[in-house]
Amino acid sequence: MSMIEFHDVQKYYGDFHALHDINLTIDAGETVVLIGPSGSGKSTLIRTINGLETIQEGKLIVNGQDLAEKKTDMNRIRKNVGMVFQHFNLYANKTILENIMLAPRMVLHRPEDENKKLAMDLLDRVGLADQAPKLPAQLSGGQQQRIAIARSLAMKPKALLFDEPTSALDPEMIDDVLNVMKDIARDSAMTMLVVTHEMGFAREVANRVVFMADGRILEDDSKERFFDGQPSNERARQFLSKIITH
Ligand SMILES: Nc1ncnc2c1ncn2[C@@H]1O[C@H](COP(=O)(O)OP(=O)(O)OP(=O)(O)O)[C@@H](O)[C@H]1O
Repeated sequence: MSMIEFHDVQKYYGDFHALHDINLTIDAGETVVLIGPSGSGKSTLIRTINGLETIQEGKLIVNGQDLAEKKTDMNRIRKNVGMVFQHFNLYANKTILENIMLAPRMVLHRPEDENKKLAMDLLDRVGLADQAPKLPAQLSGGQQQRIAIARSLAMKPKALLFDEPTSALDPEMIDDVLNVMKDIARDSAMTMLVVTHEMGFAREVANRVVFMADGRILEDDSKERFFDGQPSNERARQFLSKIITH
């Protein structure tokens, strides 16, 4: 069953054609890594999936709903499709526990005791149960990102989108975040689309690697073909050799 389907999608920022002829299907339970040079449209693509950016042409179907339809309920999409950003976006004046409990309480009306138990279980899962009463600023960037992931999971989404989740972190914190993401990727019920330059993550848990340049998808391969064979696209090959040697 597919979770996300792009059919001939075009996206413009004014006159600028940011996404060209995007065709991409991500099945439920798949982990797909999206790579490409700066400015290639990775963020734009991922942000169209939960409606943070609109598309101008083509069809985009998420969890069975056509995003172009007027009656499509974006809140329902966002309940099912969580997003983790580069800069965490935690509520600065709320405790870690409150950050995780807030959306399930407001949006899902989850009963308070059940909500707290799930939040504590998720804090435990990301290795930060002892941080529950603190404020975000008291945590390191890597810890804050693990909280942001726990917060997304608290909505029990079907899919999670990650937009360069480790690129704002100090190097020594990256592995802790990637380990949490790998743990989620191994859960076969979760669909993940991850924009990242972390090829170790891709090698370990991705099903597919998609390469973009200039707003187009130039390569869409199984992990095995991408890493062990050679991408057939010349620009994808060049890009891969650069990120792997650096
Ligand atoms: N709100 C906007 N208005 C106009 N142009 C935009 C807007 N957002 C992005 N762009 C342009 O669209 C193109 C794709 O940007 P996008 O952020 O999607 O690329 P990216 O591959 O995610 O890059 P990076 O790896 O640097 O984050 C870029 O040329 C960018 O300047």
